[in-house]
Amino acid sequence: MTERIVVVGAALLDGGRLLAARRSAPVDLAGRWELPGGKVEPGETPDRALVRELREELGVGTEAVRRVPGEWPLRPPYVLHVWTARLITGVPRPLQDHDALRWLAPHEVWDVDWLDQDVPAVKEVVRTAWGDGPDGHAPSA
Ligand SMILES: Nc1nc2c([nH]c(=O)n2[C@H]2C[C@H](O)[C@@H](COP(=O)(O)OP(=O)(O)OP(=O)(O)O)O2)c(=O)[nH]1
Repeated sequence: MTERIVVVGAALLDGGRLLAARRSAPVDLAGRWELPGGKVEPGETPDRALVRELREELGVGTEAVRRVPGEWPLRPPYVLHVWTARLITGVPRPLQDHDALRWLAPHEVWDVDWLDQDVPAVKEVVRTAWGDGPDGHAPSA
C-alpha cells in the first residue's frame, strides 16, 4: 500500500475574511485558486509545516489554530488537510507558487475558481470554521 503524504492548506482568516491564493504553477493547476500551504515534510508536524509554508510562500508570520475536520484526496499519494490559521506579522504577498491573492468576504467565497479538489474543503471551512473565526470576528453576511 502506498503511504499517503499530507498537504496542509491554511484557512487564513483575518477580519472575517479568508485568504485565497492563485497558483502560478504547475501548468495544470495554474490560474486556479487554493488554500496556501504545502507538503508536510518527514518528521514535521502539520501545524509547523503550515507556519513554514506560509512564511515561504507569503512572507508572513502565522499561527495554526485548529484542524478543520476532514481529509480530501488529491493526486495520489497526496491528501489535503486544512487548518485554520491566524495572521501574526506581515502582509501576505505572493512570493512563491502564486501570482495573486484575494481576501474573500463570506459572500465572495465562490467568486474565485477554486481547484476542483479544494471545493469540498472550502465548503467545510465555511460550514465549521468561519462563523467563529480565530480572530474573533464573526462574518457579517
Ligand atoms: N498548498 C496547496 N496545495 C494543493 C491544494 N490543493 C491541491 O490540489 N494542492 C496540490 C498542489 C500540489 O500538487 C500539492 C502541494 O504542493 P505544493 O507545491 O503547494 O507544496 P510544496 O511547497 O511543499 O511543494 P514542493 O515544491 O516543495 O514540492 O498539492 C491546496 O489547497 N493547497
